[in-house]
This record gives sequence, C-alpha cells and structure tokens, in this order.
Amino acid sequence: MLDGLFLIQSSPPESTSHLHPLVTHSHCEPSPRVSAINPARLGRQSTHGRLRLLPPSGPVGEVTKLDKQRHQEAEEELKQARAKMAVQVKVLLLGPSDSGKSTVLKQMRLAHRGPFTQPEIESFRQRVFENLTRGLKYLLDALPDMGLELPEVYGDVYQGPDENEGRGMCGAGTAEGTRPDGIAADLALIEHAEGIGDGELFPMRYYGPLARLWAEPVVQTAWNRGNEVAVPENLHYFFSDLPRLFDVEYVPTTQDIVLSRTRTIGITETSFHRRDKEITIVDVGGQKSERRKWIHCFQDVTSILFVTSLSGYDRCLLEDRDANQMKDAMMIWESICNSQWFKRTSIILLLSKNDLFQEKIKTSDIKSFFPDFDGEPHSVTAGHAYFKKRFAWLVVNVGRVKGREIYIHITSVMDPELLRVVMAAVEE
Ligand SMILES: Nc1nc2c(ncn2[C@@H]2O[C@H](COP(=O)(O)OP(=O)(O)OP(=O)(O)O)[C@@H](O)[C@H]2O)c(=O)[nH]1
Ligand SMILES: [Mg+2]
Repeated sequence: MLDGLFLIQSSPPESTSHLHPLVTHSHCEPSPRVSAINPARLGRQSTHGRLRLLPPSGPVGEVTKLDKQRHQEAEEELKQARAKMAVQVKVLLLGPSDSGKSTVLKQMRLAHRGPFTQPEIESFRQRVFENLTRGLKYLLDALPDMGLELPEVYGDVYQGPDENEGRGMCGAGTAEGTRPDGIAADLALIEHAEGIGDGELFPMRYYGPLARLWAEPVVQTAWNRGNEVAVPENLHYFFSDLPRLFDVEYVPTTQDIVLSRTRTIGITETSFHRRDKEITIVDVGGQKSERRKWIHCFQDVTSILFVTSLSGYDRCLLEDRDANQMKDAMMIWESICNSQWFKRTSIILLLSKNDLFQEKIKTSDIKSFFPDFDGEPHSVTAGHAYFKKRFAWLVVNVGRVKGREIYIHITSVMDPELLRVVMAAVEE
C-alpha cells in the first residue's frame, strides 16, 4: 500500500538512541552536531555504530591522571554538545510532490534572510522561462491521453499576438516568432525548447508560439481539465502575462518567484538564525521515487510541517495518473503521524493552496472524488471542514506521548498567516 514509503515503517534505533549525537551519521546530510563531536576524544571509539570504551591508560583497575583528564574532557564536550542541541531546531517539511513544501521554504527564506540576491533572482528568471516551455510541452504531450488532438492549422491564427506585441511593444528586439509559420513549426520549437543562460533574454522566437499554442481552444480545453493529468497549476498565471515576461527589462517579482515550480530531487537543508536559535529546515522531494530517501532525515526532528494541497482533491499524481493526490497525501500523513519515529515530535498539517481550492470548488464537486462528502457541493467552508476532519481521523492517539499535539491550518502561499503558522511551529 505504501508504495515508495516502506522505509518509514521501520522503527527508530531505540536501543542506541542515547548514542545518536555521538555516533550516527545521516547518509545524506551529516548534522553539524554529529560532526562537531569526535568520539575518540571522548575516550570512546565507534565500531559499527556501537560505542566501545578505550582501555584505561594504566594497569587494569587503576584510574590514572590521564583517565581523569579524558573523563573531564568528555564531560565538557558532552555539556557543550547538549547546550548546542538545546538551541538547534530541526524542522522537516514532508508531503507529496507539488504540495508546496519548497514554496514554504522560499517564504521562510524571504522572511529570515531578506530579499533574494541577484544570482537567486537570475536563476528564478531562467526557471520562469522553463516553466513556460516545459509546462506547455507537458500539456501538449498529455493531449492524446485526454482524447484531444490539435488541429493541423490554427483556427484563429493571427488573432493572438502579432508583431506589435511582446518585446516589439517595448521597443526592443524584433517580432521574430510571430510570423505565420503554422502550428507544426510552433510545436517543433516547443518540443525542442532549451533553457536560457545567464543574462540571456527570453528568446523572442518563443513568444508567438507560446502565445498561439496557449490560446488554441484545444489547449485551453486541456488546461481546464489539467487535474486529470497533473498539469502545473500556475501555468495560467505565467501565460496570462507573456508581454511582461518577454520584456527586456523583465525581473521576476516575488510573486513570480514563489509561484514558479522546481521539483525537488534529494534533500536540502537551509539554516536560519532566529532569537538565539539555529533553525534548520529540511526539504525533501515528494514524488514517490523520492520518498524512500526521507528516512535519512528522521533523526532529531523538532517539528514536522506536513504540507498537502487542498486543490489536490480532484488531481492525479504526476507520477501516477491513477492515484488521487489528496488520497495519496492522506496515506503518507497517516504513516508519518503514527510512526514510532515521531511519537514525541509535534506535527503541523498545512492544507495549502487555498486560493486555488476556492476557485476550483466552484466547478469541481468534492463528492465526485470523495463519495462520503455530504456537505454543500460548492461550499468552501464545508470543504475545509471535511478535509480537516478526514486528516484528523487518520491520527491514532494510542501510544502517543502526552502533550504531543497535531495542528491543522489552512493556508495559501500569499497569505501572511502561512508564515505565522510556520514560525509558531519552529519556535515551539
Ligand atoms: N497558487 C498557489 N500555488 C502554490 C501554492 N503553494 C505552492 N504553490 C505552487 O505549487 C507548485 C509546487 O510547489 P512546490 O513548493 O514546488 O511543491 P513541493 O511540495 O516542493 O514539490 P516537490 O519538490 O516535487 O516535492 C509551485 O509552482 C508553487 O508555486 C499556493 O498556496 N497557491
Ligand atoms: Mg520541492
């Protein structure tokens, strides 16, 4: 049942838990507190993950001056290590792919380190271009699976952008790309689109094809059925603003940055300092193939921020079109909340993308995907209540350490409340 998540079921190494700060090493991210301590200097050596006392320096049974000195040094290092751990907070972002984990991290990055730097902004600018070309290509490739087919010629060929639009409008570049080449040439360009390099403007030859293909009625139909094939949800945001993006002066806004999409592969750690605490946020990839790596971050977690998208209730997974995003999230949530690893860890559930949820519920009935939903079909409040209840039900309270709570919040990326909730989690 837990495809890709089997490792989570394994128990934490309880028998050696008191030794963790001394001897364990995460496969991917050795924690700073691990590398800060040298077991040998503590008068111990690590053998296959177990500690062995060093032999006394004098005759057997006699405690020499050197032994006492070693002991004192070890005590001192342990004291320092404990003090350091007290001010270190490790927050683990978990949840399915596309739920908004890295977006939460971007928001935290903004709040704690100030505006994005020039190189970061440049990298996001390149990412926005890729979001356009790859997002459209993904949608076009999915057409046959949706039983849709593009016409051989555009229906309304030149009612889209012409040479007076795009960069031409801004007085720079040429109108290249807005020529009436026909649909086949446009498709070929998008099919083989490459990224742009540092400082390279969005190539104008893409402007027309992107705008024309996006406006094509078949593509619009596919976009409106994007939930069936997991089309990136913010494509519309970028496509509705092409002239601004192709402007020679274009610099991504904060909104462009948080709404752009980059799938996380592997595990990333980002640290911030806040009120004498060192906060490390661990972000993981949520796709099924990534989930088996999660276990490498399970040690010494202070809080878990479990992110799942409210708008996923009618969407499939990118990696599995037969699976429902929300049901998949519930399955992972259940195993995380009831895992032995996190008996003492506070867990916060962020039901994200509320902005998209509020829009989609107007036309997409929850009952079609969750037959036991008996609230008003297009009521945002009924939808919220239903999903909160469903997630809460999945948490088994038996065996839970007293006082360990699970919190549920509804958020969206542009909502300042998101940061407040996240900070509360971190500062607990
Ligand atoms: N409109 C809207 N978009 C959001 C919101 N939260 C996240 N997104 C977008 O959803 C997409 C996926 O978000 P990510 O943060 O990359 O998702 P993830 O959980 O890190 O995904 P993986 O790295 O694959 O595990 C991005 O384009 C985000 O901008 C939200 O509240 N509203
Ligand atoms: Mg991510």
